[in-house]
Amino acid sequence: MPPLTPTDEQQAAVTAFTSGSDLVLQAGAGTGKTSTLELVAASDLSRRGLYIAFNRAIKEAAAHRFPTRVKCSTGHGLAYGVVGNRYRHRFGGARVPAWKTAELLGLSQKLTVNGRVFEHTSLAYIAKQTVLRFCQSADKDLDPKHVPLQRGAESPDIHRVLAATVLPYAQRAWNDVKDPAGTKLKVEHDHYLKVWQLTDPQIPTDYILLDEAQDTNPALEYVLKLQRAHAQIVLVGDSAQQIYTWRGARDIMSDYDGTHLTLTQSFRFGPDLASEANRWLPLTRSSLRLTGHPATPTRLEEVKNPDAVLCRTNGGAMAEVLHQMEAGRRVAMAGGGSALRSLAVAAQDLKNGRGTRHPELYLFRSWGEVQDYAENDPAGADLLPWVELVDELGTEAVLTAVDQLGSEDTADVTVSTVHKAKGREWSAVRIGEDFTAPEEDELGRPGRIMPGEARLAYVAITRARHQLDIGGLAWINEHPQGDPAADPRPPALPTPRPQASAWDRLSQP
Ligand SMILES: Nc1ncnc2c1ncn2[C@@H]1O[C@H](COP(=O)(O)OP(=O)(O)OP(=O)(O)O)[C@@H](O)[C@H]1O
Repeated sequence: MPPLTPTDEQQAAVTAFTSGSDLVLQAGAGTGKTSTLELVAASDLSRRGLYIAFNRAIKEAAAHRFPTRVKCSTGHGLAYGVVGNRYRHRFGGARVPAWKTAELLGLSQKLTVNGRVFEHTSLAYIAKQTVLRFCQSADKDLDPKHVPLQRGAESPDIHRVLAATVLPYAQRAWNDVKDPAGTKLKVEHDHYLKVWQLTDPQIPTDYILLDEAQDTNPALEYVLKLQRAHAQIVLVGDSAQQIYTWRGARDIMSDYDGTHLTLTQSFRFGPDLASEANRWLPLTRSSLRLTGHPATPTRLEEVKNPDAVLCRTNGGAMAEVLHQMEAGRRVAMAGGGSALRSLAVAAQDLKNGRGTRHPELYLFRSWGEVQDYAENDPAGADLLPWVELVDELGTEAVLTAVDQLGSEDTADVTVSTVHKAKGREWSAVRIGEDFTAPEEDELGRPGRIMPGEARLAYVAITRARHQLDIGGLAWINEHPQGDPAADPRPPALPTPRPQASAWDRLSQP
């Protein structure tokens, strides 16, 4: 391929890099982020570079594009090379059932607080989750704040007792997994990343290009900051695409001390879609505005046969799968359907009065309790599409549909949650019906659009190249914030959501 002629913005990034200052590059959707980093790296082949990718697939694709002077890795890959390989024999293997983990940690009693019953197996699961949250943080020691809130037990009184009970077992679990000679638990990638971070590592490189810096794990952020003393840092990402706060990720771009530049010329889509994206960008609190590419006109219109339908929640995605199957289309689900299958089985067990061990639903004794939680508790609102679907169609229909899902290569349409669609693009996209408008306020006025929801909407609509059907987001046309100049009200307080819930984890790529 002939070399690209850099845009003025791309050239400005190269110039800032060669000046030696740390650089923060806000790259809007489709603006040729990797091409720009290639230009940056090619501008000085005398120095050793390190590109840190968000996941392995991106790392592998990047390795073919960067000059050989640039090493490509994920954060976990860096940690693996230094300390992770000592734990090689402790990865994989058979799944350890919850009762076994409880036994290994010495947990034999259940905990009852204000009528909520935590079986010893659930406490073991929470202890393991606590260790993971600690590993993702920059903290040196385990602390009650690492104990995740549990669905149905969000009240501070319950949580305080739960955290005090779980913490000693979490400490025991951490002592085991950080020891290469430990014998109790399986070691996961975040465990050795933490072990590495706690050694205050020095990375031998002249500069670091950190990708997707708007969603950086605080443990990696800590390591990155240590390198500032000897390496030039380039942060690349898009603050408006930060969608992993629930997992503890941080946008480290906005307040980073360096030269701040933007890439605003999108090569993915045309001016009409850029205008639609620019309606959402202020709602994400980003000052970036996109310019569409005239050579790729994108039509905003009804799309009967989209290549992808992007949904807000797993429940909404499942409803869309059923809808597409009814229309006779072969359907794939990004990431597969196993998460939905286990939720459907859990719903079935609750309906049949058997209780469930599902990490999201184990505290509920009946399906009625789940319905009540989804309808009446703000923390449970994201479960509502799922609950309504199960009530309308029954779990059998859901399980049958999951069994009929095919692979993306052969399907007519891919259904995806927005989290799994991150970084991807399709020719024709429709937005799922579960991107509902915010609830009206106490005076009956349309509710405020929270920045986190606006970021999800922005990520979803900017996946399209040629056609976009805004479907479930059409309410923005009537909403006062759809026209930012006409909305004088101050921001509302965010609705509380459980931290890092397993439900959200089901949505990750
Ligand atoms: N200066 C340019 N002129 C013409 N096309 C460009 C230019 N820069 C990038 N592109 C094109 O834009 C497209 C996307 O670029 P690239 O692969 O670098 O993006 P990316 O890293 O996948 O991320 P994103 O598209 O989200 O920014 C590619 O087809 C690339 O050739």
